[in-house]
Amino acid sequence: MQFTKWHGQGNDFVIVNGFQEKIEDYAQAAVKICDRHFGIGADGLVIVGPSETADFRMRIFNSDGSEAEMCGNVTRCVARYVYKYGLTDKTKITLETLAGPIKPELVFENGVFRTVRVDMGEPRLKRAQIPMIGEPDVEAINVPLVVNDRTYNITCVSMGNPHCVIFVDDVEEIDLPAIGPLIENHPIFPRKTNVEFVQVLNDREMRMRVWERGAGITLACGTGASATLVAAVLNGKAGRMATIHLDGGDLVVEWGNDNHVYMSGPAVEVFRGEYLLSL
Ligand SMILES: N[C@@H](CCC[C@H](N)C(=O)O)C(=O)O
Repeated sequence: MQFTKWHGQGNDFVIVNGFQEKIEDYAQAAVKICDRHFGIGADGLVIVGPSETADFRMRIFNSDGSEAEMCGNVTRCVARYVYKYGLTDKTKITLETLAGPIKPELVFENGVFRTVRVDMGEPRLKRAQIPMIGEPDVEAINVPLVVNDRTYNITCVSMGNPHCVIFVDDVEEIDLPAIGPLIENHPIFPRKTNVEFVQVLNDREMRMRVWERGAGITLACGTGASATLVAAVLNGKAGRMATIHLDGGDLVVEWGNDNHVYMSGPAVEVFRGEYLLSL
């Protein structure tokens, strides 16, 4: 199977051309391919294929084999991938995802690629949309969640996939490998959740660390950064545009007056190769 390896601020993916390659069981393939010792190594497997409603259909499988509705960093990488490999000549495309249509745009300056700006769509705030147990039409903004006798004030946002954002004074002090999976798998989240711990530096800058559903700690998360900005605005902690500092680098997020979230950042190809599917 031919593949290319990409990352967005260190959140890394194996991208496969679904027009050409046939994989029988995506979930099983994701677990094997993403393994950092026995596979290629990645946070996720991405299949780019035909769509009846958009330019391409994008499917994302986490390293544990679960399928995610959306992924911000993948969206940027796929926009560059389809352009670079001649699958389209459009610099602005629509991608069909389980979270609905997502629109990334390649931004050039004097003919040189600069960044990818993604229209991430509208944030979803109601508990039924996250999804989260409780009153379906009620939002979860700064509400208490008890985990192991400790109370965390959480704000939940869906960017097509679920996020639980927790503002703390010092994000580096958080024992993410210990607390991340407990919140990810908390019974209040029937489809589990991604978990972001966030320290507000000023009204235009935040430091975020993420525990991803189905992947554990990753160096960056585009939907997580988007959810973080929305949560910060809802809690009166930041303006509608901010730079989010992640372990792997920065992403810039804006919550527009049209209620859409716009996320910008790099997309980098690392290598291409051939994977022996039968292994
Ligand atoms: N890293 C991604 C999100 C990937 C999916 C996530 N683990 C989930 O299961 O929802 C991003 O950049 O958004």
